[in-house]
Amino acid sequence: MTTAHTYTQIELLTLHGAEFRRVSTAPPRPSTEQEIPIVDLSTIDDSAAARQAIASQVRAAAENNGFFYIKNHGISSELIQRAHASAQAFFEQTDEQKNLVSHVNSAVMNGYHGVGSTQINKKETPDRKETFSLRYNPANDPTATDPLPTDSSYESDDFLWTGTAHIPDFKATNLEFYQSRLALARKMIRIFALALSMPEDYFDSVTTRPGADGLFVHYPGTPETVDDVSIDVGIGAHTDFQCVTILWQDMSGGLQVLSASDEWLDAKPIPDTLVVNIGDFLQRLSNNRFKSTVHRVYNRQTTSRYSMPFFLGFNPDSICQVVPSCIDEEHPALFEPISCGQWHRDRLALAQGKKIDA
Ligand SMILES: O=C(O)CCC(=O)C(=O)O
Ligand SMILES: [Fe+2]
Repeated sequence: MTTAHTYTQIELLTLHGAEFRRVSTAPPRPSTEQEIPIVDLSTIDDSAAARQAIASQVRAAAENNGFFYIKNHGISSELIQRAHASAQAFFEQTDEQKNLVSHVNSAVMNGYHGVGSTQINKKETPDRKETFSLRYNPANDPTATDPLPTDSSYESDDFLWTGTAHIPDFKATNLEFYQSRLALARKMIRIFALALSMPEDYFDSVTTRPGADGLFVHYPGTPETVDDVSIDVGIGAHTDFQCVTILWQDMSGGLQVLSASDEWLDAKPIPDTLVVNIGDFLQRLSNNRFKSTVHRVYNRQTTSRYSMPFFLGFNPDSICQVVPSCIDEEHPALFEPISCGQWHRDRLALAQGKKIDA
């Protein structure tokens, strides 16, 4: 039996104006293992051949729905539990306490954003979530080996730690978790280089001082009295800006992914896995071969949902261009070289409703 699909459209913000995507009106359905596969990273530190085998699975996922799970990723469940507990302890505070680390103290959006203060999709409701963000700071990256660019000025994140000093181990746990995710993200970008048929160190020089953001996110529960139609989005339909996102989600569910066949799929929580997806910048560098996939979150339960995304971009001062292996006579480069930092700043400003001079 075939089911007749009906479709609607969603509107997305891009630096070149609004973009429309066709979407099935069917409710989200569970994804199959082919649609959002699980990639086992247990051999990632072994031989080059083992990494090539991982890369070929990543390539298939990246060219299909742009989302996959990773297991045996090397971040201990004990550390993840401590980070989750830290996030909970932070969000359970009063608004006054949370605003001790308000993002208004920061020029680079470090710190706390309250519920409804962002609206990633301007055609949907404000996002019913609150976040704590930690941006890249060389002081938190002891493994970096290259000298800092002389003209770089990074904002201190001291205010984040003084404003949370009363939460036991908040700073130590946050930094330990950030560093372990940064290390994993650097390993994953090497896998992506292989998946693009390039040497595995191809992106190493542009990930020495990367735009790397570690977030804690809390989606408050939805009151039982709210009907399904008027429910606010947790985070509206969007694509991620940077290269690779690595996400931990709790067992609540609610993350939905727009498939290559224009249907909403549930990216259901799978214990001991992280979710990986591709952002717009990597799609651009891959000449649209790898998919930066639209996704959104609804928290339809009465209790809280927590997630912890990590966004990896390239060094802000690097100029990146379409990867040579993605260009041939039939596929000329679709995009000009661009500064990663400028790209990220423009996309963030656009999401905040500011006007961009293209
Ligand atoms: O909370 C989640 O599961 C996803 C969050 C997300 O898509 C984002 O912060 O970009
Ligand atoms: Fe996202």
